Amino acid sequence: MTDRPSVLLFGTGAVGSVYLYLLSKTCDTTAVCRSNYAAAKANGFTIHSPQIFGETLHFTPRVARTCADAITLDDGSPVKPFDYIVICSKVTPNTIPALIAPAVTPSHTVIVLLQNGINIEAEYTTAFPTNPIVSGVVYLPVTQTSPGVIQHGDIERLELGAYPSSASSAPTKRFAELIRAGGGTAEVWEDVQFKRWAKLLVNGSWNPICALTRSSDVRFMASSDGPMATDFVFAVMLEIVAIAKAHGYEKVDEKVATAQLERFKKRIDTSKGVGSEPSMLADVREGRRMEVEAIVGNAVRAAKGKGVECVRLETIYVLAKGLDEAIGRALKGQK
Ligand SMILES: NC(=O)C1=CN([C@@H]2O[C@H](COP(=O)(O)OP(=O)(O)OC[C@H]3O[C@@H](n4cnc5c(N)ncnc54)[C@H](OP(=O)(O)O)[C@@H]3O)[C@@H](O)[C@H]2O)C=CC1
Ligand SMILES: CC(C)(CO)C(=O)C(=O)O
Repeated sequence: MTDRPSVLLFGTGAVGSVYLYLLSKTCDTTAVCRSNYAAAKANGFTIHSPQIFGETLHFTPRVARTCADAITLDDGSPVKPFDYIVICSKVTPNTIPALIAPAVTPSHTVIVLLQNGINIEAEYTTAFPTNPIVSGVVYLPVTQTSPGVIQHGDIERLELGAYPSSASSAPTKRFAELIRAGGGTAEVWEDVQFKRWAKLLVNGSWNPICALTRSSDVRFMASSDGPMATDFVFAVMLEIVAIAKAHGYEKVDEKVATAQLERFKKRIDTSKGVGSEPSMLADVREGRRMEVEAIVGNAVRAAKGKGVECVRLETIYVLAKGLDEAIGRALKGQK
């Protein structure tokens, strides 16, 4: 046993591997893995981050199949209570609290959500009313190219805040320090939901559009004669602006949407036409379920709750939901 903070990472895929790598510099780390369990157990993780952290980075956390397995050492003795459980799986509503419960110590373990989407936190406060919840907004284009091997692109930014925003910010600040000590950036915000809406401008538009069209961002922009495809993405972003405003996030405005779109337009010049593939496109290509509800469905429901019209986003939701259901059937061997 050591005095280093102990961190359990649930969902050690593309995003999770990078954050666990940063945390491994100062913390005792355990990775909960599913399809990449054997590879991670045998070889640890390798991260290729030529533009940000370095070319070939290798680390070997303790590896477990489930949170229930993670609370016991190989000799059968119990681990010390986890100080942090960091959740980096895809958002699958109403499933994860039960899976992490064996590793959560009431009033102690800080639960950190590093996931996309909006309105994803409430189920954790319901399941763990005495545990601090930290909500995180992740800018980190990453893909797991083979089990335990992660390719990272051109940006790394983490925006953190307590959930609800009225809760103490002390656990968030301590977690941010650990990320910074590992070489990452971590900003602490009084109301991180503003940042979640700003990020949703990207994920609510690009992720399903790229997934539905099987196209990278740059390839989608190039797919129409003239700017029609890019203009469509921006129109979806503006619908999300209207929803955010209706919920009191006035600062999520057209200027923020323009800045988010510009980052993608810049890739037209720098990516040699290939572009970047959002995580939802990676899911479709691999035949995995998509985060339709957390990213698109919750936004549409937030619009309906305030009577905001969002015809494009609603269309995208219905189509992406249909595709996700088809993926679900295919996984069960059905048509
Ligand atoms: N990839 C990206 O560029 C970015 C992603 N995000 C967000 O970050 C979050 C994580 O995305 P990403 O890293 O791409 O996703 P990945 O699919 O790469 O990783 C998620 C991991 O969670 C594992 N997992 C899921 N359920 C379980 C379970 N029950 N037990 C154990 N392991 C489990 C998956 O295992 P298995 O392989 O078996 O499915 C997988 O290894 C999402 O919310 C995403 O939207 C945010 C910014 C950028
Ligand atoms: C668009 C991107 C890469 C931004 O970090 C992302 O959030 C995702 O792929 O889900």
